Amino acid sequence: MLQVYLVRHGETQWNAQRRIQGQSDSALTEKGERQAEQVAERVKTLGITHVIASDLGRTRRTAEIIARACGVDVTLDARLRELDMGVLERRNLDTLSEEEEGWRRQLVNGTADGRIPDGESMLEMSERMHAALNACLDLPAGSRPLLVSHGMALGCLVSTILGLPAWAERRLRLRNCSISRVDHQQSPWLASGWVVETAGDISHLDAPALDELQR
Ligand SMILES: O=C(O)[C@H](O)COP(=O)(O)O
Repeated sequence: MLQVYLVRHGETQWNAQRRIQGQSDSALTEKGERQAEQVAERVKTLGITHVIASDLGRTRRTAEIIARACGVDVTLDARLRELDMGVLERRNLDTLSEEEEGWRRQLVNGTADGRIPDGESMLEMSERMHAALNACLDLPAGSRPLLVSHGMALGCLVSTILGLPAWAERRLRLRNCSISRVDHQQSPWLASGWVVETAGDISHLDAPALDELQR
């Protein structure tokens, strides 16, 4: 049975400032670096064979810290990027107009084709996230990959594995440096294919962490 670990990157400067990142980027804070070290300490004895990360800076840095502890290299995969937030990227959450906040809310309020102007839909992101996850099935037998990605992207992936639509309302918090695990299995008692073993585990962190909505 293939087990895949899913890690959201460490806290960044813009997470802490409540600024929308999307496919823009900001560096990890000192806290974010420490969170990544705590993930590394937690997973270094799990037999991780591959660390595969979104190619944005915050995920690359998190992946480098984890990969070093696991004794493997980092592989980049742009399909693991955060949702493209279009015209709202770089904006502070507290400065959004009612209309702009409406664009953001329609991503996760049951609107199938919701998107921020010039941005990506949740369905489009879901398709590329599932493609990146399914690519793990082509790794050599016995592989145990760890993917480093983002809050909206991983929340959408886990939710859709559970059968919710990509644009479903949020019912899962994925805090900075949380660890989730999904398994690909064929069991008579579970749906065939991907199942969720763990979601949003932060028991390895020594301090409260922000969720993907910077709450
Ligand atoms: O700010 C964003 O784009 C998201 O809400 C969180 O993205 P992140 O997981 O890349 O910080």
